[in-house]
Amino acid sequence: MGQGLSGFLSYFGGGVSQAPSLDEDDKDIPEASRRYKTFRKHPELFDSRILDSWVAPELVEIVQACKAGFNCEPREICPHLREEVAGVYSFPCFTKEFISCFNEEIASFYASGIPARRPNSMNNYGVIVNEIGMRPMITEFQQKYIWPVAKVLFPKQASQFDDHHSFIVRYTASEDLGLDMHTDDSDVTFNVCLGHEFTGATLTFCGYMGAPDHRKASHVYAHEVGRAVLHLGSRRHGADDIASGTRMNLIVWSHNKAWRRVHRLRLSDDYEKEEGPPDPVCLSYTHDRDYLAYKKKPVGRAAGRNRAWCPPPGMEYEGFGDKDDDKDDAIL
Ligand SMILES: O=C(O)CCC(=O)C(=O)O
Ligand SMILES: [Fe+2]
Repeated sequence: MGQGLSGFLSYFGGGVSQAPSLDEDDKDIPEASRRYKTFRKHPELFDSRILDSWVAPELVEIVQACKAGFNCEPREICPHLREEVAGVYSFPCFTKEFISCFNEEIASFYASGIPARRPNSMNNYGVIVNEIGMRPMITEFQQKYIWPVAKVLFPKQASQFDDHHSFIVRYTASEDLGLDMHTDDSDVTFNVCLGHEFTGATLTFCGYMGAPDHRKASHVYAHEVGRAVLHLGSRRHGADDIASGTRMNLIVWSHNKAWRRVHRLRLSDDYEKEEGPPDPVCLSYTHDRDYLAYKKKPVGRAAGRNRAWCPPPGMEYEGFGDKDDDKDDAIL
């Protein structure tokens, strides 16, 4: 062992050696961005500026309070910042003006027919917005709005942000329904809902990667249009199936290169034994060795359990029993 988790903690990519770095996925492929230029509807989305009229006044207040030196007690920062559960925070983020501009732009990108790489292997309809030319605008938003807040809430992981991987996800009843449990290849994840109308499609949180309660349920967050949620990338989470309508979210994975160089969890030293059997809602079909001991194979899910690694050998809870991965007809 002794292998860093970077390869397989992310659901992104196919396996250890395929997990992309930001350098690969965003910067070196300007093709979609170059081709999309003539289709742009809102050129201001491709500038390195954030218009005041885009940002919810509540977020401006939160940022001011964070800069004024309040500590990480959300109540002391500002009433607009809500602690959903320890380590998961939400706040009003974008105005209707931004949302309608952004959504029109994404619709225009889809209509252009320009091929886009998908943000991850489990998402067939998202778009990496950095690749279509929005990186400068997102960088500005990250530095001016996400970072000051994240730095107060997650001082170590957000001591600096020097890169980001930014993308949209989209779910509808006839396309992708949701997203399997996973952790993000980010230090801090920002996730804002940009519409449209939908029911279901909540976001379920479990514990931190490698902690004894990694696969214990901790919170169900109901997305609201315009509201953002902020959490560490190492927090296990998954998007519950949408029941009706369409949900689209913009997600920014912020990276702190210095922090991750030193602190990335290593299987051999930092991982702790699980405290007990997982809560079924926290199970990941893609990543968990014992998934089929508790749940049936999800309907319509392509095979793809060859990366199942959790819990790592030696870290299993009492009573753990590996099930045959090929068996689809398990209990529950
Ligand atoms: O759909 C969501 O709200 C979360 C998606 C997500 O966790 C991801 O794309 O990493
Ligand atoms: Fe995620």
